[in-house]
Amino acid sequence: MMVAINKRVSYDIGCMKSLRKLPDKVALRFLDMMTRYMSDPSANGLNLETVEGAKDSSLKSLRVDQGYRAIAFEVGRDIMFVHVNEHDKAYRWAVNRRVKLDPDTNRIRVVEEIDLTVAPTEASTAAEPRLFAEVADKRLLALGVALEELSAVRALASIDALEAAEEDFDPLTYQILYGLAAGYTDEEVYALTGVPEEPEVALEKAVQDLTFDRMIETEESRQTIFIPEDEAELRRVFEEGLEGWRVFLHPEQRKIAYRDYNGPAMVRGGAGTGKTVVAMHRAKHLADQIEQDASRAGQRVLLTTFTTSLAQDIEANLRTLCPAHLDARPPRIEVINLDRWVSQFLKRKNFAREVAFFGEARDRLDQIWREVLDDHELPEGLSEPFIRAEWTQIVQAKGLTDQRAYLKASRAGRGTPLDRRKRTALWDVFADYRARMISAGLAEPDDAYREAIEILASEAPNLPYAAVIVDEAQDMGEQAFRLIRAIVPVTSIGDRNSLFVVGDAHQRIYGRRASMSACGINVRGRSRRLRLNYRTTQEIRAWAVSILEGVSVDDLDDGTDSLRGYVSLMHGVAPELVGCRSEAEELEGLVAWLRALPEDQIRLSDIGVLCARRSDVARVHGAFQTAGIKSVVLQAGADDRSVPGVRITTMHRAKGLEFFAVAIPFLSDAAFPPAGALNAAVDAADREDIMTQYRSLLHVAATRAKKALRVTWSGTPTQLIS
Ligand SMILES: Nc1ncnc2c1ncn2[C@@H]1O[C@H](COP(=O)(O)OP(=O)(O)OP(=O)(O)O)[C@@H](O)[C@H]1O
Repeated sequence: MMVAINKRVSYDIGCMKSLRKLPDKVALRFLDMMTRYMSDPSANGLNLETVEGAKDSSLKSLRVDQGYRAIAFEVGRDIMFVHVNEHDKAYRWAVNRRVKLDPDTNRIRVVEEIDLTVAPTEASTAAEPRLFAEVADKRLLALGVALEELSAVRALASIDALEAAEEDFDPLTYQILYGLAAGYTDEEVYALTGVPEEPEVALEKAVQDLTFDRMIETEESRQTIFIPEDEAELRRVFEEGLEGWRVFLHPEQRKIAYRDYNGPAMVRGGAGTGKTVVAMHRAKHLADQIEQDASRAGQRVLLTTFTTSLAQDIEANLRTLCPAHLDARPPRIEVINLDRWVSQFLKRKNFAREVAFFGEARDRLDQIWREVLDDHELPEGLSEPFIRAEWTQIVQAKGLTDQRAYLKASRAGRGTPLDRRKRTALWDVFADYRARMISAGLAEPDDAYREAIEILASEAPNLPYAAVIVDEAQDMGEQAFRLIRAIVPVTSIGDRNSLFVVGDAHQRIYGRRASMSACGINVRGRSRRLRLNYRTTQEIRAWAVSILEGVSVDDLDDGTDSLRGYVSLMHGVAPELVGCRSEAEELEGLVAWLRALPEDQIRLSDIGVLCARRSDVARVHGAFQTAGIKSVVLQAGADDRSVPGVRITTMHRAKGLEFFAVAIPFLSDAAFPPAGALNAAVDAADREDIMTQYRSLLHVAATRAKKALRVTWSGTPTQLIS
């Protein structure tokens, strides 16, 4: 039958996978047919034919070329491609497959119907152990395994057999089985799959929605089905193999990103759970809304981060997700780290002082501090580092500009108590420092933020921003949150979709902390948590989580967070933990480890060596040069993976990156946390904070590894891992 009218064409994940195994010529020919159909269906009709003997009469075949056929499911206004293969193989594949609407899991599934009268006999006669012998059918079905697949599930002997059969199972069934084989609880399996735990609820809703054209649009179906928006997207995804996070979101991710919120929303989740992915889709969704509404022309979404490198990565990724929003004039999405945004904004407003983010201006501030501290008699028992920390963590962080406010301020979290007399004396020091800083033409970042907030109080309505999306929120301080709120203030028409904040306090590594509600950002009832780690193997994830054991972590607001239900969908080898006799031996071992990694499977640029200090980075670099191993020391800025060489960088810089294999050397008790960091502690509470910060830093470093992690030390290991 020739399909000429404009049908909605979609692609099941199995179709995309099968295409990848075919010669490029065939895949391109298929893409060509599909894009031509999409651009002009009446001129480029699709000739779908019945598949003789297929159990599912809605399965059709399409001639791609002489030797290849595509299999599609056709119903109503929909055509969904499910498989492409050589002629005979395609037909064989199709004969026992069924496309079914599954109200229990709220999705469309492609399952192979196995003849139940044959398979159990085979299973029961086999002597070898069965992987799921202990799991009752009822439990498998409740979790979402398709009934048609039960006998195939029963026949599985080992986890290797399961992995080998991945493509024979419906993707959801595979995920469930994988989770069970990994020992996950039912709750964890539900987190993994996004299947609702309460099937009755799904059922009620589904009964009215039980048509293909509705069911295909559920967040659950969209986890495995790609519905291109336009020809350009179809081309981008197929030509560059860009599916993954751009197309197949976890149902939770899609639910969070593609909806409206009646106020600020927040997304938390452990490392690698796709928070940045969700932030990018959110930006796309909001920019789509702007594009579709002529009255909103000129509006834009600000997507902001703490570090410059993450902003650069996000911009590069958005270029592959929704390039038109970035290229529009003016752009509908702007990506920039918050410090830079503030600098540019203040420059336009002719702010006269230089903002000391780092470098020479910071040195001049240090010099001013030294002069001020020399000129004042300091209250007894308070050290110079303590006074500077008090300035940064209390006065500047909270934006206190007069003595009265400082005398009243809460100092929760600071260990050493200060009575009124001491506070009064300290304020003299602070006031003097501020005066000298101003007359030197300098400002600290917190001053710049405060200045910007003041200007925004009257100017915000003139700015083009319709919404702000914040990534890495755990590293933003109070002034940053106040600024973000000031960019999109609550207006007379409300606070809809204004703010979307993404972060994970387990990964806080810059010592800043703020409660969003204290800064006018109320996310109550609009806070979500992601739990499936897409990046790291289960083994590495578990080790990385163990570093944080016993640490209490906030939820970026006034509550606490946890990593409950945080799971991975990949297995691998356990992290290698290696004690050495000396650092020289550690370096030798590192070189040997690198040389032993399978060169044909791992590119050097996909290996990271992460160190606590810059001096260690230099040492590793030297050792690699001597050994003749090509390496690149990563500084600020994006990591261009087309440049070959093992990446060596600091743990701080590694945030936002990911590698196939990661090595973390120099984790001896004496070296980690570095003595310099601990010596700077002003009291016991501060020391505790520094220890927690280094735990988080190590957690961040470990969670950069996708498949392999090697941790080494010489002598006694750091107490953070023992
Ligand atoms: N739905 C998805 N499908 C495939 N891959 C995904 C999906 N979501 C996320 N990923 C991948 O998982 C990895 C981690 O995602 P992302 O960086 O967004 O996580 P994150 O929570 O921001 O991590 P971190 O907190 O460690 O920075 C990336 O490689 C991303 O492409």
